Amino acid sequence: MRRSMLFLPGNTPNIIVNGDALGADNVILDLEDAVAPDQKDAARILVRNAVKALGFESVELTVRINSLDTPYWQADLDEIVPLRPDLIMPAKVGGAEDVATLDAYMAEVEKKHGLPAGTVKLIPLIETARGLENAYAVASASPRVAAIFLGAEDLTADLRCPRTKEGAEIFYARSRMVSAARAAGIDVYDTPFTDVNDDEGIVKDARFARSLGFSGKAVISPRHVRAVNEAFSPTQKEIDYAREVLAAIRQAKEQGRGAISLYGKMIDRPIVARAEQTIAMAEAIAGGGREK
Ligand SMILES: CC(C)(COP(=O)(O)OP(=O)(O)OC[C@H]1O[C@@H](n2cnc3c(N)ncnc32)[C@H](O)[C@@H]1OP(=O)(O)O)[C@@H](O)C(=O)NCCC(=O)NCCSC(=O)C[C@@](O)(CC(=O)O)C(=O)O
Ligand SMILES: [Mg+2]
Repeated sequence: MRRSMLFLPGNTPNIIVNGDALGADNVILDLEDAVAPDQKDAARILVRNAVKALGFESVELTVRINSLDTPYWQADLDEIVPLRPDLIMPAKVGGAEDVATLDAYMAEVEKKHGLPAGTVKLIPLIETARGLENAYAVASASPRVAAIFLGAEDLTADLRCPRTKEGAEIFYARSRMVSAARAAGIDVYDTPFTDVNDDEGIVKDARFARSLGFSGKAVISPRHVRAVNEAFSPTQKEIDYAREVLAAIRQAKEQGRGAISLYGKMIDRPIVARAEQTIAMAEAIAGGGREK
């Protein structure tokens, strides 16, 4: 269950210390763009010590590392992979060859620390025009890739277009990311909504992202966590309807039928699959469970 992913800037001890108590399903300790260049080493040491001291047991833990075109990414992996975060989020991934470079380096660090190859999973951040064009290649480049993630601030800068709340400029990118991830059989996460004071805007943006098929969404403020969790949780109405679909199709199967109608709407295999996903999500939320 990874509805919301809360960014915690890696060089802010006061923010990191409460990070796992703010209701997000996943926290992202950031060593990249939230950290100024002259703070990279300090942030890496702080994040390493924070993960060792705090453990972050009650949430899923992601660490965002600097991109391959910086001098920092190997030091980031050397310090962080041995701590076994659930996910490493490499910034500005451009293609399958970037995933191969990261995969090989991570396997070396894992071996050095007696960890099986592939222990720490990847969630590549796609936030450049080249990365977007290669989205499926990135998503399917290695079993280590657990999901992909859209970064619209960098992407729109690269596309040379304005970033707007309505998001028309990233409609193609969002759709491309969802289809690439689902074709690769993995999850996909939406870019954060960046106006911390717009309580209506976050609800609208999160609901729209879910309607496109995203698995969840990043947030840059604890004030956005509840809205994103709610947007990515099935409503009671959806749960009740899913239960009716499953009951109706069970009855139809006993009568040897595959397609039926419920309240006049056709019900067949894909609708049943969606109902099963709804129930599974509702049970995961009720259980408070998280894949570790
Ligand atoms: C935006 C702002 C400065 C506003 O601060 P403000 O202080 O004005 O906010 P307030 O609402 O007044 O804070 C109320 C209380 O919450 C506390 N509080 C604030 N933020 C908190 C937080 N994140 N976690 C826990 N606690 C928090 C705060 O300390 C205060 O606590 P207290 O004083 O005790 O009341 C702040 O939120 C912030 O820094 N956010 C994280 C920014 C970040 O990580 N950016 C990088 C990731 S995106 C990116 O890189 C783009 C991307 O890569 C896409 C992608 O990758 O996704 C791409 O290319 O698209
Ligand atoms: Mg970015």
